[in-house]
Amino acid sequence: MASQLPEYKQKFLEVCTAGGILKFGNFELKSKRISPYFFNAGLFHTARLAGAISDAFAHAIMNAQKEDGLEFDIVFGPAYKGIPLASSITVKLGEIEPANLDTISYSFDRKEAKDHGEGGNIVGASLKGKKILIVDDVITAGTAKREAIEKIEQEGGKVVAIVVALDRQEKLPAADGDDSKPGPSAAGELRKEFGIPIFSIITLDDVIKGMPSVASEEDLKRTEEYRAKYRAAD
Ligand SMILES: O=P(O)(O)OC[C@H]1O[C@H](OP(=O)(O)OP(=O)(O)O)[C@H](O)[C@@H]1O
Ligand SMILES: O=C(O)c1cc(=O)[nH]c(=O)[nH]1
Repeated sequence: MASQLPEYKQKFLEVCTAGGILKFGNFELKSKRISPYFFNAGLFHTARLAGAISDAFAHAIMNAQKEDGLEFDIVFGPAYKGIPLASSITVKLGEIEPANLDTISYSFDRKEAKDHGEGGNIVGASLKGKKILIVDDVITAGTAKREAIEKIEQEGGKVVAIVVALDRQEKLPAADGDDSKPGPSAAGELRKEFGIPIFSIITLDDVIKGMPSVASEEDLKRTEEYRAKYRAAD
């Protein structure tokens, strides 16, 4: 069946499934939801895959510069999976567009502050007074992104946008635990609260559109059921 996705998204999906990065089964998420699919960015570790993901991010970022006027000084990757992303994306941006982008820097946090040597919990460029672009693998409930924004603001940086590989488009977990009611997405709430855009290479809708050529009918059905249960209203 011909894919309903633009070619670059279909290619990205194929790279992710072939590399075992996008998997189907039963996975517990940070939010405790049990998901029939999982995106493990830790598996982008070969030269070829690391090159493919940093290239996809770099193009999404340059697109946001052209179409949405995105401007930033530092690419920030939250620990842990954001760290190799931030460094490889920074290198890739400098290679693709040296005239504009070889002066940008990267930076990342430690999950626990270091109490000797240089100390602190930020590694890489100083965030003070800088425009920060957060890059990360996935957005689900936005918890990790909120923690990153808080750390960056404490260091005097200003977050201007977030780019993720996959937006799972899920509604936020309900405060009363009743997930049957409609609810807003993590990305939508971060946009509203912090006034920043959230860009993604692919979304859950894209995954489902591309699944017929990369997954079984049973996995597609379970993923559609998960979307029907948890998809955000916005
Ligand atoms: O809460 P959200 O912002 O929606 O994102 C879900 C995040 O949870 C995971 O990171 P985790 O904190 O488990 O750390 P890791 O990068 O060390 O795997 C995952 O890598 C996403 O970044
Ligand atoms: O929400 C999460 O915890 C999560 C989802 C996903 O697809 N991949 C991941 O690394 N974490």
